[in-house]
Amino acid sequence: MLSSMNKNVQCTAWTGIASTLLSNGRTSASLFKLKIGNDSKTSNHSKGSNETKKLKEVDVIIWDECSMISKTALETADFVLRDLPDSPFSFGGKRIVLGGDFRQILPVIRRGTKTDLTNNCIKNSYLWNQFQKFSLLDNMRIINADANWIKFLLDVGDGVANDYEDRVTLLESLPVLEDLVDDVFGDESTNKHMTTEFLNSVRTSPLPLHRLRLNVGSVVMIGKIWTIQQRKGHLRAEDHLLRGQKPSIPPQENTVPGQLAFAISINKAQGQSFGRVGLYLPEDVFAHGQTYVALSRARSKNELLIKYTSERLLNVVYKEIL
Ligand SMILES: Nc1ncnc2c1ncn2[C@@H]1O[C@H](COP(=O)(O)OP(=O)(O)OP(=O)(O)O)[C@@H](O)[C@H]1O
Repeated sequence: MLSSMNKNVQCTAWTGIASTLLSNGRTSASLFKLKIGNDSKTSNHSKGSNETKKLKEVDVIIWDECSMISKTALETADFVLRDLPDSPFSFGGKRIVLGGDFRQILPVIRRGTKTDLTNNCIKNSYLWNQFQKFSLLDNMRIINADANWIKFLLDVGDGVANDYEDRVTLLESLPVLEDLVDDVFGDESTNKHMTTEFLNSVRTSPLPLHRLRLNVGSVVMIGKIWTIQQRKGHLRAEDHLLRGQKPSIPPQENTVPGQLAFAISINKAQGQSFGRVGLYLPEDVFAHGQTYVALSRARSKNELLIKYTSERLLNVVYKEIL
């Protein structure tokens, strides 16, 4: 809509992965030349550079995942944009649209205390009061409009689902994995190929695939996959990689067709929506918003599978910044 009004729009987000979700998105550090090493207190932007000239022509900056922006980064961006035309106005008179949810992850400060984290939130910047606030009320991600689940997620995000130890008890209807190995392979009673010895070996080491007699459609957990390059030298686009379970075994004899799955940290998942999510929490989360972000990435409660060590998940919520 803004483009059709001939407005020059630049989208940006704090993390690289969140910026890839936006049209022509760039990371904020790249856009404003922020010096990450000194907590974005300064910028490397130079007035005569081509990049700066392009930034000067931008009318609107859409800055997503704003809960992750540090106060210092926002203020440095303000300084950079004021400096372009030597403008007395905030952000050099450009329109800044922030998008985000303060139930989600805050700026990362290594070994930062709760006070460090909340103080460095953009809500504590002198610029915050200049923004007009709008609320989005409908959860568009949840495809089946499951009202109980939507309410539960909000209660987790707001911290009101927390018990006296700041833990949340998951809804009973949520599928939970007790043992990933049992779930994938079945146990001895249900799968005649599986001996206790074999299941224990799977639990402790990469899968000895040659001991399995698999049928099409079998679900297996695959150990480390080695990729073997057929031709020596630098990889080229036309090169093929062979996959195998052990470099010593010729890959042709020991390959399995696999379906790709990816693992990412909760922080990197912020901003994303997925059809299926396996949430692996062998330890408690440690930062504000992580439990809410993790639980809210799937488009449906039925597509979320959880494996945890404690059935009451720790939920860190700093209510003072909500
Ligand atoms: N107007 C809409 N109509 C239909 N589906 C929508 C609409 N807006 C968003 N969605 C769906 O909801 C999902 C989440 O949207 P989006 O990523 O914009 O939300 P968000 O507010 O940025 O969420 P979060 O901050 O939690 O990542 C999208 O993947 C999209 O499929």
